[in-house]
Amino acid sequence: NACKLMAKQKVALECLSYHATASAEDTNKLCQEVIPSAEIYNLYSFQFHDFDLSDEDTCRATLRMFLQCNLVEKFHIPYDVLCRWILSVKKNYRPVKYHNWRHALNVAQTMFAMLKTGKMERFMSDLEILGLLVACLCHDLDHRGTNNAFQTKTESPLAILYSTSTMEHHHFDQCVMILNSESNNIFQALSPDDYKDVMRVVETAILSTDLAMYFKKKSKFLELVDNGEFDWQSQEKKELLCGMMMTACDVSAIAKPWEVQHKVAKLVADEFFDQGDLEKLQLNQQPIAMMDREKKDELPQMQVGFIDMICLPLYKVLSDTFPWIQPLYAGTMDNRQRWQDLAEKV
Ligand SMILES: CCCOc1ccc(S(=O)(=O)N2CCN(C)CC2)cc1-c1nc(CC)cc(=O)[nH]1
Ligand SMILES: [Zn+2]
Repeated sequence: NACKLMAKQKVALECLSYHATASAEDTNKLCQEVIPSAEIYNLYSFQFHDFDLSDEDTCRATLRMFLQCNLVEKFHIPYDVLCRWILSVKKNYRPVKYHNWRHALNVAQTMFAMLKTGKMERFMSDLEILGLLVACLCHDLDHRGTNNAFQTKTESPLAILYSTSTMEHHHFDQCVMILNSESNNIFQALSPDDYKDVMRVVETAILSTDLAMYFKKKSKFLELVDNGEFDWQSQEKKELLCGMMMTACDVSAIAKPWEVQHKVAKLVADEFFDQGDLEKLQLNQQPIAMMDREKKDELPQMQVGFIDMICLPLYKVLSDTFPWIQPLYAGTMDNRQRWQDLAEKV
């Protein structure tokens, strides 16, 4: 309707007014650089963190993941287009405290480690691997540091455009915008059928990162596992598995070594508290405990709840079927104990 059209134009104008894609000089610079090995960047490890990486390193590490999966050869991706696309994706993340480019890189690296070290690539086609890596890198594009509830409450243009999974629809929109930008289409050499299929993988994967959808997905997945389902080749089952893998990657900071988890949790909390401040000031509303900095003492207990309600069940059901991703379950259990100890201290 007219309202949606206006909202769409408003969102589009916002992005047009600011050059959304990479510059020629940044692209040429990245194109010329030597790309260190996956081992140098520790990309095969479930303990990876980005704290010591410069922004240039993050782009090289991303290139390395595509090269390790032979995606450039398999899908005839022009190398300069891949460099430009990576830089454009990075440029379209805002400098918010948690949902920024570094988070996207970490999510993509966990997917890479699940596929390689976790040996899940054997259940995936090359097209699905390409789609999953692209989805991870794009899954939070243009995040404003506020959640879906906030879009609805403030009647933001995004909430007018998408009434459900508001931010996730916007993230996918941004992914399409970048692919449709001049010389940024890494899928340009794909056949029309492959193009349709990979875009379907990317869209389903990005939309599945809405945690509100997770509970529905999990019960369906449990049903399949309980029926000893192992041929993940049917379209519906494959989409379900990809969705579970996306959530597993999205929350994987919970499974990292304690120093990493503790640091990242502070970034998550700071972003939540900023939203809580906005709700108090802009909406004159009392934020939920998770976003209320006056209740920061409850944070350890909330993390235990997050682990018990979302993370452990997810990593348990995945590692029951795919045993090589068990380190994600073990890492989460270790951090549960750490958060529990802090919760008892307060
Ligand atoms: C660290 C600051 C507190 O962080 C949390 C507090 C509560 C819960 S919750 O599971 O109870 N739940 C989730 C669903 N919401 C709708 C209601 C609240 C989750 C987190 C949390 N989320 C993420 C993902 C962004 C990462 C992370 O480390 N912790
Ligand atoms: Zn995310």
